[in-house]
Amino acid sequence: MRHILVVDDEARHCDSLEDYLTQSGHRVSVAGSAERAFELAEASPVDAILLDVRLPGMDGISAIARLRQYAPESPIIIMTAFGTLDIAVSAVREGVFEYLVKPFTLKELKSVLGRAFASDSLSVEEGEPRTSDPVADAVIGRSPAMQRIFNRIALVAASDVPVLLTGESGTGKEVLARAIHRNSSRHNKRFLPVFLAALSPGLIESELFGHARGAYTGADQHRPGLLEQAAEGTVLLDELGDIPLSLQVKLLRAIEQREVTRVGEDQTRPISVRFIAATNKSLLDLIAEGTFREDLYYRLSVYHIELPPLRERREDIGELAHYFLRRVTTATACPGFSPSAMTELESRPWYGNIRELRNAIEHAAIASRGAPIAPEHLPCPIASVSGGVEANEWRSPLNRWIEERLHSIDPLKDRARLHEELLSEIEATLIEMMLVRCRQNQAAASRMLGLDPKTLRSKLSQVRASTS
Ligand SMILES: Nc1ncnc2c1ncn2[C@@H]1O[C@H](COP(=O)(O)OP(=O)(O)OP(=O)(O)O)[C@@H](O)[C@H]1O
Repeated sequence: MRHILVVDDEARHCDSLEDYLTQSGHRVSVAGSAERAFELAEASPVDAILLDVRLPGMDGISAIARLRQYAPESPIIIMTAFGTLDIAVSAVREGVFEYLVKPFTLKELKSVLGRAFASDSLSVEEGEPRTSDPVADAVIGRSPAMQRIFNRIALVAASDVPVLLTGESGTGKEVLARAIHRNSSRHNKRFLPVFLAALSPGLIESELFGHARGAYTGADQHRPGLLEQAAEGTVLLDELGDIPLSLQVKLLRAIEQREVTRVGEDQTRPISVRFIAATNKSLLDLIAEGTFREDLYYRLSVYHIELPPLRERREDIGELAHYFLRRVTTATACPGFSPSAMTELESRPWYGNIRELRNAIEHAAIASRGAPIAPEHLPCPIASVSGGVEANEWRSPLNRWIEERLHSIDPLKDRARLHEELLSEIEATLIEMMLVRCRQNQAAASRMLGLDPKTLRSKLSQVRASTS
């Protein structure tokens, strides 16, 4: 049994946490404010603290330092509805163990506590990313998906680990790379984005690694490459999928050995940069095609963050739209959006993601001439570039599902059943949706599904048993 202190001013939330934790065999103390939490933590040692950020009086983040005085070894788990990158950063700076985004499921809580207590009186079922660093100007994202990404960025920023950012064009990979840099120990050094796709294939080696005088025609003086020029800063290798195969070994060496050899020289030179790579291509596909090295992929994907397309985080559209509109209008002249324009914004597919949204708002602000933005002020949506929307839409959430599951599995301890798990998740959705379409008529649904009615009934009872 552990003593868990829950600090939250929402009585209903506290009640359900208390019920659950008590049923799991723990002793629970509840405080509605930071001040009350200090009294409880002083009165009796606590083993873990679940701490809300928004509290009456002192806020959760400010309370951490004092709670630490009473419970220096106890894991503190932050719970918040609208975590910003700043909160994630502060939480990690204060040594917070983990960061739970409200609303979270009891399963997630169980998993976090399982990790916090290391031993498994609560047994670990699912892995959640840890929290860590950044501060940002405006990295907007209230959606649960972005909240999880903030946590992951916060966690990795402080370290020197390479980060791989993937996601469709315009999803914010560069914005996040800058946020990682801003919140790293290298923040007062350079952030150097290198657009690999824009460098001419003949010059890319010399651009990245530098050259000696006379290394090739036109190289009339010694020149350090971008990796040396970044001097203790962060290099963003943008469009990593476009780096020629012939340079990939050299890049791998630069990352692993932290040294470069200029073109036309034998001597190695030390570098001290943090690498972040970004791409909207599937590196796994490129590996399969033989145009990307597997070893480089594994080196760079130690910490992989996949950004979901905007159409999978529609909760962020409203805030982003207001943010972009405020940027192009003055606070007093900001016309806002008509309800129908906002509905339109929230329902578009946004194949160009946040970049397309920003452009659309800038266009609409001019077209509306100071009046509230209406649907007719918006430009036409851009078409999907792939022409294979359906395949793409499957791919990206599936990739994330796989990443998240892999994250949570300990290959030495757990018996993974990813194939079975995925199929049962998909099957449950398919069956539920078909029943809705067929107005719960099982005979009709079994015909549509091509399943024997008896098989459907048995699958249905399995689905219902697993979700109850
Ligand atoms: N979370 C965010 N909050 C506010 N603005 C954002 C956010 N994400 C992206 N943007 C804005 O959207 C635009 C595109 O972002 P960014 O250039 O980072 O995308 P990208 O994924 O790197 O695109 P590409 O793959 O085409 O290089 C930029 O104007 C950026 O400022």
